[in-house]
Amino acid sequence: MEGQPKESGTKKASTGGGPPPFHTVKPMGITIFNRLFATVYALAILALFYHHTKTLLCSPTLVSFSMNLALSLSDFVLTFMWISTQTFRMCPVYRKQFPENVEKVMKRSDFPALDVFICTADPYKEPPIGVVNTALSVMAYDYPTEKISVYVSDDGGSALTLFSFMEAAKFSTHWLPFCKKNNILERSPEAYFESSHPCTSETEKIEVMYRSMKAKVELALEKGEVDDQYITGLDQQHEIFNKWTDNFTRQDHPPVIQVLLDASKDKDIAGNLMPNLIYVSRGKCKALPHHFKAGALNALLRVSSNMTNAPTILTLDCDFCSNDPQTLLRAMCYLCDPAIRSTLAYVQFPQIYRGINKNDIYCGEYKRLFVINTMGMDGVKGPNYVGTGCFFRRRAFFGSPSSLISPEIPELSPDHVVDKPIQSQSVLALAHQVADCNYENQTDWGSKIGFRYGSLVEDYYTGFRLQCEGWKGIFCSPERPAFFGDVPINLADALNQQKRWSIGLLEVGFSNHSPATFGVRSKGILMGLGYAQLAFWAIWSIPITTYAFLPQLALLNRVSIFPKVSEPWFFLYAFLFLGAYGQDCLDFVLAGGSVQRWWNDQRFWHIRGVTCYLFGSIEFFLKFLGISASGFTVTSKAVDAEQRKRYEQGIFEFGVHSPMFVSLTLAAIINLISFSQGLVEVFGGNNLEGLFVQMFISGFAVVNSWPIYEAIALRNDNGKMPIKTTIMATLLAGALYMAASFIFK
Ligand SMILES: O=c1ccn([C@@H]2O[C@H](COP(=O)(O)OP(=O)(O)O[C@H]3O[C@H](CO)[C@@H](O)[C@H](O)[C@H]3O)[C@@H](O)[C@H]2O)c(=O)[nH]1
Ligand SMILES: [Mn+2]
Repeated sequence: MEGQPKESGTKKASTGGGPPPFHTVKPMGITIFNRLFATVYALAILALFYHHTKTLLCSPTLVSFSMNLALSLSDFVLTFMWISTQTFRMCPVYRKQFPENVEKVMKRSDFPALDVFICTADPYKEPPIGVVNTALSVMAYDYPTEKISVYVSDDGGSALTLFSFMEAAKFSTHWLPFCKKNNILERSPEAYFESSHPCTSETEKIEVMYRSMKAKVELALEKGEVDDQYITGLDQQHEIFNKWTDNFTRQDHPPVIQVLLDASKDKDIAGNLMPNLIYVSRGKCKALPHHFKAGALNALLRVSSNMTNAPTILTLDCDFCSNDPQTLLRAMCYLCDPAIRSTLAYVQFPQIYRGINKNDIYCGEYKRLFVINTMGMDGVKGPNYVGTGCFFRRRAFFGSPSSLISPEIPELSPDHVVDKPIQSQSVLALAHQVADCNYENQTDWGSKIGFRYGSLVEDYYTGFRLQCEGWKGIFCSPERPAFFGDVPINLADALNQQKRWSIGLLEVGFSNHSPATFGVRSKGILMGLGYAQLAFWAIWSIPITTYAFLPQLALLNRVSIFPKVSEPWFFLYAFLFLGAYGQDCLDFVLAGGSVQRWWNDQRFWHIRGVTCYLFGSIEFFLKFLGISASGFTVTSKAVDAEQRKRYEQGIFEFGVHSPMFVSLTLAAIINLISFSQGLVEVFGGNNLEGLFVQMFISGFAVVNSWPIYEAIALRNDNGKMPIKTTIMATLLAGALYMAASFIFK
């Protein structure tokens, strides 16, 4: 089944007459500098802790002891984060692929088949026309079409999504030949018609077709139901809608599986075979956990094993469209390389987003998470899996490279040979059985087989567990982005997304499979620490919150907590701060970012520290103690025009009250008051030498908080700070102020 070149794909570009290479890898030049700097910085940290210990032991009062303790604890967290960051800096690598060589070495008929999994969960938050675009963009890959099968998982259990895909199936018979004939690069119709394209009668015709399909889909969504009049053309498929009985709810319904295109017989208008397109809404029942996206992906793993069982799987979120038809061949550069194949679990492409504003105010680019860290891990033992844009070997979901774990029924095994048509009675019956809600009861799914359960970040956790079993990953970041996704363009959405991630990551951090213990044991210290940094991401909130309040409250009471400018220890602080900031900026710029974006990135890091990281940690502990439970709240991809406009102008969007905005505003107010009071005293002639560091920290925070002051006092639009939030934050600031003056007296 899996085609293999006889001999190919050396790691380095081959010299002389050997077969042409599939890929090359090269270390980044910055590595040496990184290692030297790490040595110097480590010595500075040691000195800092010597200083902390001394000050702690010499604290004259309980108050100063507690303060020094809080600062030491914060710096301890920062140190842990710094140490774990070294994983990403020790040996980052660049890779290059040569997809053209795959075609030279392998026959097209030997190319391995691909199953694509696209997840969607809510037709209103994730408009079906977007999901349709995602599917069309990969159905049109430059690859033998009949070898591609697209499975759409609908966790929203919505007839509207099914209807949209019925329409998409018809449209695709025109779209695929159009793309291939004209060699188009943007194979998501929406992106294509938005970009500049030639205006021939053919393009116009297909655009009209696309627009009318889109209109039909949007009309159905608006009405909230699928009009009978639209389905009449689809007689043989009409019946499926009868599954939506009165008892059918999103949380409780039988599985719905419908083959919309069949690669063995459906043809496009030019007479070529189409890919398979299969709609799957797995069964759900209220009494059993469904494990969110991981559960959906496992249902697709089973349904697809039995229907097509392709050796390669691509996972995609519903808002990630292909931007390059060569991507699949590019992934094959690794997946078909016999030299690395046996232990290669996945090839991860970066998450890159469309529509980020000029200076990226919400740090939606995630440069560190999706590019810098990933390139770093790639040089060690492979990047983490980020949930979308990732090509897997199916085999990786069934035990370690050396020992296959067989699933309960042979049809689900990665080595099962499919010999029946996908629409045959027995195949469909089994598909329904394995997609039902109680199928996983008492099985290894989610623990030893498939995507792993137990964390809201199933991607991170699954990739981590696979690597612990001995599998490797590869990071593939071509110049032309392979996929484009959507990013939250609203502050509350961005923070809620990260709060969910924080909770999910802590779930792994505090589990039996924590990267800090289990991870270090099975993957070595570097990989273990790299994963641990992500897992304990949320504890950034400890130093950030401490530094956002403690020095300021002390300043207000004229209590000095840092060394004076004239003391040598001052230079240590200055070095630690400038060194960390400077290197961070360098990493960012080397990864292709602008200084402006870096500035916003560091601002957003502070914002996260007092909002989503803080609230995420709190929610995690409540969940840990069994007091409350948090689920997977899907990020909305539907966009309000007015909000988009403000986003494009680079204006922060508050608008609705949220506890996270209260803590953020509280920090902004406290910093403004303490900084202003400090300034008044400086101008009044008081000597504040001992308070310089505190003045600097609050001044820095004030500069960073500018958009918040604007939102409180200077704006009039719907995105300004809600008055309720401002009042609550002001009251809390007053209370904090009084408490501090009481303590410091
Ligand atoms: O019960 C659920 C919830 C979500 N999803 C799908 O999961 C995907 C990601 O959801 P989204 O709301 O977009 O979350 P994000 O935080 O933006 O996603 C990031 O974080 C997730 C959790 O770590 C990863 O799964 C994603 O791949 C990654 O892009 C979407 O396609 C959803 O349709 C489901 O299928 N079922
Ligand atoms: Mn998303």
